[in-house]
Amino acid sequence: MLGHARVPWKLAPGVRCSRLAHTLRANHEDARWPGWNVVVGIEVHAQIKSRTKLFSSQYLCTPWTIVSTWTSDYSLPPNTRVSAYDAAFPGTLPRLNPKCVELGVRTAVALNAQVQRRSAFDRKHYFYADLPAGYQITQHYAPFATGGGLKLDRKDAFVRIKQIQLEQDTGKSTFEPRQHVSFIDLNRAGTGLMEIVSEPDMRSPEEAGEYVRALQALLRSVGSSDGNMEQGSLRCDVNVSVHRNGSPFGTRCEIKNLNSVKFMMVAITSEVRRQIDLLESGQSVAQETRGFNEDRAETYLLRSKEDAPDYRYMPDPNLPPLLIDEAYITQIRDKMPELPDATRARLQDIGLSRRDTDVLMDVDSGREVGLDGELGKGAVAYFDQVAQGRDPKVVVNWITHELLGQLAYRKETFSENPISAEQMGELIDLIQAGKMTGTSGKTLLRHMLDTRSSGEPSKLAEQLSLLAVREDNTSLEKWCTDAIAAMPQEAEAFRKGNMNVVNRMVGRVMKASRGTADARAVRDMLVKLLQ
Ligand SMILES: Nc1ncnc2c1ncn2[C@@H]1O[C@H](COP(=O)(O)OP(=O)(O)OP(=O)(O)O)[C@@H](O)[C@H]1O
Ligand SMILES: [Mg+2]
Ligand SMILES: [Mg+2]
Repeated sequence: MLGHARVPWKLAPGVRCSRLAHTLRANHEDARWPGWNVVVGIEVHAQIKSRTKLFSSQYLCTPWTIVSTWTSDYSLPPNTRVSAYDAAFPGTLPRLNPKCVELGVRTAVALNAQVQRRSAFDRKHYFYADLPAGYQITQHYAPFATGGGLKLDRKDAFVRIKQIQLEQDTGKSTFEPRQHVSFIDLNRAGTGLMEIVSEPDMRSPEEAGEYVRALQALLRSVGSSDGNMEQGSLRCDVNVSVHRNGSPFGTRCEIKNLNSVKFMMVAITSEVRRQIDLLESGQSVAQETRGFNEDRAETYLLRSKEDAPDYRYMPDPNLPPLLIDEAYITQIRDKMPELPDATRARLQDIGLSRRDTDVLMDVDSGREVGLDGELGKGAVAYFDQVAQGRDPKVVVNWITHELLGQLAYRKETFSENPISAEQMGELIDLIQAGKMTGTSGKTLLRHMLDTRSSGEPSKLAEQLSLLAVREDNTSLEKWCTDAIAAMPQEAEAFRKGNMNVVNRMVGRVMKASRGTADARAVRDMLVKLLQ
């Protein structure tokens, strides 16, 4: 017994808070399961994007530990980022990395959570080869932040946050069935994690998906985590229960190890059906921890509540309490970047459509977060820069339709975009001023993407003969004369008073000019020649 009796027990999960949520948003009828309500609560583990790990930052004493204090990238060779502390060498001691605390506080402030003046670290014991110390340091009893929440924009719901705690990540073990051996990689061991625990406030697989996406966008916007599920920097444990209309919440099952938002939603759907089938056939749902089989799209039993390990939580004797003062929180609050909600409101205020806002923000949320929470420039910052002194709707059109369209066609991401905001702005100006047609603008854009040229768009347009051909220009007159000669029937119809045929002739001239001719100038010239 390691200090079990002295530490306070948590509230039974879901008792007080879930009732509240239940009265607030009762009876969410869903055509997929009439008469039933679904309740979801999510524990998100987000890797903190700090240069160094949570507690191993000071071990610079022996040659092989100098590099090993750095946080590992998922792509590095195994066991190349391991300090003596991460490998639990006897005599090593933890020292809290202040950067991890800063990024944690940034996240808490962004979620409107209350940062606790005093929090503490506990040991959670279990025995597994990828956990060399035999325990993980976490904040089980006194998390550093509680409360707060996240608005789901597209689902019109609010998900409350129960608590946010700092903890260590574990190493990774992989089993090699042919050789019958397990490989241990300690690169990830000791990396800082934030566990963000939601209240059971989601009512469908879609709301759960929306919550994780909104959280990813928020983490990236404050620079605290990559939030990448596929690469494992964001992992979700999803708690699911079902109950009949008007009844209290059902027993939850927790599904572990989901590695994409899509699979998470499939896992919830299949778990809901499993629980409803059990209840409808007169059986009951047992509290279990379950896994998810992607190929079969079903959850399976990992362990029942009776088999739940006894973690023998105890306060970590090597770490003092974490004290965070008000001035520190204020300092972080003052330096907060714009959060997704505020960005969305601002973009819509300047007249962007909901769709364009979504496109910009979806691309933006995929931005890379630099080490130690440095913020990369995303699609919104690019838009802001190009839109300086220009019509925002015209600018967003060029960015979302033409630029992003071309990048997608080339299978490139926004971070690979070679066109600077200045270039994009000048290109738009050329078109707006009538110096280049829209068609030529698109050609120029493609050319710039092909050649990755850093030249000025006006110069490039001139070199490529893409500047608009207007009146008094001999080639314009020649194209028009040619078109009239090639389309005698239309010319005749025009002379008989059918003005509409001229559009067809304009089309022909535009084609002949490869889009460089100015459509209005062509029309005027045709009319002049035909009369
Ligand atoms: N009836 C319920 N249905 C669905 N989800 C629930 C229900 N009751 C609680 N939850 C959710 O289950 C999660 C419980 O997470 P928490 O970290 O508090 O405890 P735990 O899962 O018991 O512990 P551990 O961190 O060891 O997994 C929360 O996200 C909460 O919202
Ligand atoms: Mg938990
Ligand atoms: Mg859990």
